[in-house]
Amino acid sequence: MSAPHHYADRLHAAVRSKGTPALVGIDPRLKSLPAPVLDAATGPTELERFADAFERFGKGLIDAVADLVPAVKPQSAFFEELGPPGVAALSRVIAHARAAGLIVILDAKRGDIGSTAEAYARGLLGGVDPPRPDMADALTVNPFLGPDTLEPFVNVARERGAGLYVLCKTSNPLSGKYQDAELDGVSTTNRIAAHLDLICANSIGETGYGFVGAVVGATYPAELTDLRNAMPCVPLLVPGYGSQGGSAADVAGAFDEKCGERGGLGALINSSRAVNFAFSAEPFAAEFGPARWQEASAAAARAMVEDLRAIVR
Ligand SMILES: O=c1ccn([C@@H]2O[C@H](COP(=O)(O)O)[C@@H](O)[C@H]2O)c(=O)[nH]1
Repeated sequence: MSAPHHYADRLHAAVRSKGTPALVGIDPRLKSLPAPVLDAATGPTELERFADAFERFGKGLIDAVADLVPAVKPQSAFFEELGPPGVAALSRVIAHARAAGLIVILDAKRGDIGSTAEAYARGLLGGVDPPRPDMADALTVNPFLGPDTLEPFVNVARERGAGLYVLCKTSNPLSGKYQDAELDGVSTTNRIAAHLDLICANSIGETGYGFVGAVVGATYPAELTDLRNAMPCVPLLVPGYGSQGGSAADVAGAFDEKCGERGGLGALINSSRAVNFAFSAEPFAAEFGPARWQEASAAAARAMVEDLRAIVR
């Protein structure tokens, strides 16, 4: 069997082909779904009907943005909230995105002691031959349990040609309470960054990046720039743009000059609510509304791509 194609190379081919580092999150919040999606949903129980609505919404969103962006990031929490029908819906949404040629980053923030972490990694990233169509291309990972717990994720990702994004500096307001805490003069964030840089140095693909990335919030632009410089071969996943207040200027430091061409390599910038529910917020609500929610999401994704075009090198 030939070696699986390196995640960062697949990702960067997709970024180059779409000409943008914009990443659309798939966050189906029940209370925010467009009425036509809820009305069309069916199922023998309430949970199954909601799961059907999530699946219709997720697939509809993918269809709306597939030509515009290289990747999508389903948020597992919203699907898991519905129990087994939600998890089954998530599988079908992932398969739909992959069939549409998109890179799929599953935001599930898994982490556990090594032997258990391996089961998470195999279940969500592979280890099955041939790979299932609902397997994500990359997974978010929580490193709180320590460096040894990252190992199984890295091993499975390497086997499968998949990627990882390890939480490093998260976008939430109190992330610094734990992540800025220093031990021997080094913050938790910087300790994680040093470890990821080391892993990446041994796993670089043709585009100059490793397959193990870091999550760094757009809401901390100075740290984002510092972390980009501290981990030059680590691909970044940057949430916090849009609804959380991060701007294009705030994420400019996430890209490096190594590949200096239009499209912006080295980072993906995520937006979820602002694209998902564009039909219900200005400037798109007045033009589209719930009946044309997919057009509203496509317009919001296009606006994001344009916004980022000003800063990607
Ligand atoms: O530090 C982090 C890590 C993950 N997220 C996730 O990204 C999206 C952001 O959604 P928006 O609607 O664009 O705010 C969401 O799924 C979060 O769980 C994050 O925001 N920050």
